[in-house]
Amino acid sequence: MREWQRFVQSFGYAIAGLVYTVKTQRNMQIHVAAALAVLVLGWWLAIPKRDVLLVFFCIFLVLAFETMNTAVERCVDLTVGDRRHPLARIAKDTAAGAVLLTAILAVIVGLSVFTEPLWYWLTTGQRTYNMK
Ligand SMILES: Nc1ncnc2c1ncn2[C@@H]1O[C@H](COP(=O)(O)OP(=O)(O)OP(=O)(O)O)[C@@H](O)[C@H]1O
Repeated sequence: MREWQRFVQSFGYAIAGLVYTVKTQRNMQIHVAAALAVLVLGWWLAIPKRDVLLVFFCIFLVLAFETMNTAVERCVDLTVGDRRHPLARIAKDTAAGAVLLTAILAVIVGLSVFTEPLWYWLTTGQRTYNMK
């Protein structure tokens, strides 16, 4: 197989991993729905470009960590099967903790980006709020 074909194939594997995560993980479905809602709100409120980039950064960070969390869960399941083990619990809980940290960051960024434009829209009825 040629180098470029291997490269394209590796993209296919990566997409399959993402599809698996979205299909099987309820939290991932919630993250995706929240991300779409936030992007629509950002477009509707015409938030500045640098804030859009910040929002995109947080969205991709959370989705990436959730995907990695799924990988950890599956590795643990593969290793211990149906057995309960304190290390399995720690591995899953710490991976979930990492996702939680990124979600907290996303909420902080979301609040700092959206509070003023939303308040402006609620108090003036106009959506063209733009920070310097
Ligand atoms: N093999 C295990 N040994 C000990 N504790 C476990 C084990 N598997 C899971 N746990 C504990 O139960 C929690 C929930 O795990 P569970 O397997 O139900 O769901 P999950 O792995 O988070 O996700 P999924 O439902 O996608 O498999 C984990 O965060 C961990 O605290």
